Amino acid sequence: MMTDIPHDVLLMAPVMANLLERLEGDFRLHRLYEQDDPHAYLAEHGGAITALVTRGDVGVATPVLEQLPQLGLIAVFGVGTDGIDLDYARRHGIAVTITSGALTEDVADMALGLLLATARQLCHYDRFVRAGRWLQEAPGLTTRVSGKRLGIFGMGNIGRAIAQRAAGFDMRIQYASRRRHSSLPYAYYPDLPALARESDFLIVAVAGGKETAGLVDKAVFDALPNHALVINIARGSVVNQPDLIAALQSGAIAGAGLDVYADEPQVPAALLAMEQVVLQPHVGSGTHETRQKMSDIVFANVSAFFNREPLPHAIE
Ligand SMILES: O=CC(=O)O
Repeated sequence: MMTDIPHDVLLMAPVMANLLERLEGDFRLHRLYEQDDPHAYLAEHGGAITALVTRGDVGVATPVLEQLPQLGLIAVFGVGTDGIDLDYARRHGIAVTITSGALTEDVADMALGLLLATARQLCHYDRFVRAGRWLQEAPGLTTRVSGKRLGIFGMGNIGRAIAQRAAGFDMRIQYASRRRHSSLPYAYYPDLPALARESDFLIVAVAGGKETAGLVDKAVFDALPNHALVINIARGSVVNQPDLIAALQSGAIAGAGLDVYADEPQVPAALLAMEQVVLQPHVGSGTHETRQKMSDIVFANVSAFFNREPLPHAIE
C-alpha cells in the first residue's frame, strides 16, 4: 500500500484504460497531454512530480524533464527509449524502466505478417475482391516468400524472434547489426548495403535513436535488388522516408510493409497512393494480451519505485 499522501505521477500520453484506472486509484495523476499550456501546468505542479509514465513512441522532451526537479522514475509503456534523453536521466539519477520481454513476439509476428501481406499482396487482393474486380479480371501473380533470402537489420530480441519465425519458412537468414552474435547460426554482415545486396527482403528491427537515424537510405535501396521488399516494424527514424518513397517510385525496390513512419500519425500521400505498400498504424504490440502484460509491467515498476523496492524492468 502507498502512503496516505498520494504521490504525484505525470502521464505524457493516453494509455490503456485499465492502466489509467490503476494509476488514478493509487496516485495523483497529472495528464500532461490534456493541458492547454503544458509549460504553465508544469510550472505549477512539476515540483511535486516524482514519477513519469510515457509510451515508447512518445517519449518525453528534455525541457519537460527540466521542469521536474524531483523526478526519480520514467516508466515507459513499450521498449523504445529513443524518445528519452538517457544522458539527462543518468546525470540526474532518474531510473528508466521499459516493458521488456512483453512485446517481442507480437512485433515479430507483425514483421512476418507484413512480409507475407506485401509479398502476396494480401491487402491489394482484399480490395480487388471487395470491388468486384474478380468477376471481370484474373488476379495476377505475386512473390514467393518461402525459401528466400531474408536480411534482418538489428539482432536484438525482436530481430531474433523474427529470425526464428522466418526459419519456419525455410528462409536464408542473414543480418547486419553493431556486432556479430557468434551464438547465432545466421550470416553476419558488418555493412548494411552489403547485406542489402544479398537480400530479397529486408526487415528493419533495429532500435531508433541518434545512432540509427536515417541508416536505411538511398545507398541501401540502391543496393537491394529491384524485386526486394522492405519491412519496417522498428522506428520511422531509421529509414530515410523521402529516399524510401523515391525508391518505390523509381522501381529501385518492389514494395514495402510499414508499421512505423517518420512523423506519426502523418503518412505521406505518396505512400497512401501506392498499391505495392502495406500500411499499419504502429500497432506491432497492439494485441489485447500484450498490451495487458505491458500495463501490468508499467504498474509494477511504478509501484516498486514508490515502495522503494528494486525496479523489475530497469534498463542498464
Ligand atoms: O513503439 C513501441 C515501443 O517502443 O515499444
